[in-house]
Amino acid sequence: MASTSLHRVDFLQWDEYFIGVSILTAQRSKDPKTQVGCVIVDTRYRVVGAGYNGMPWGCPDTDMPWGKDEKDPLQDKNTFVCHAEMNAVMNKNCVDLEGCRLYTTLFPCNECAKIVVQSRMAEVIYVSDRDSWKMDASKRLFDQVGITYRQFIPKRNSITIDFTKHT
Ligand SMILES: Nc1ccn([C@H]2C[C@H](O)[C@@H](COP(=O)(O)O)O2)c(=O)n1
Repeated sequence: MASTSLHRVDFLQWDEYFIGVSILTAQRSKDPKTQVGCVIVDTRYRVVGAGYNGMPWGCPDTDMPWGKDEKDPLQDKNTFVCHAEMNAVMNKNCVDLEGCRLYTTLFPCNECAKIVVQSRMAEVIYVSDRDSWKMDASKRLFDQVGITYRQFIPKRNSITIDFTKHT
């Protein structure tokens, strides 16, 4: 028998939605080169944390270095910047993150992987996997504790956010 249901069929799937929120969150970053966004989602599909890469609280973006400097760590952004994943964990609005999924635009580095492991999250879903040795270290940690990870494969190229049109 044919269905009489008239619901929309092109609604966002959960992965599209949470990766979409991660990409939107990345747009808050002041990093001129790489903007990373991350959301943490519990087993009931509730967002329990979100973050993007940025300087620590209270450190004015205008005073901090945003480039890299191999010779002078005090002029290198990586000495200071907080990664999106760390910020998402620090911003959590629940007691613990056990069993949660972490959605991120960039695969977690080894330092963030430690935080994911210690938080007892269950899965990592990522868009890009750029930084190879750090990724290998992260995968080693995830494999050892059974945290699964998979790349988000988009089924559509874009989602439009139009501030001028909404009903
Ligand atoms: N998983 C990651 C990896 C990197 N980040 C941040 C750290 C920096 O702000 C930026 C990477 O800069 P680049 O090496 O491309 O100049 O992304 C992060 O938040 N999460």
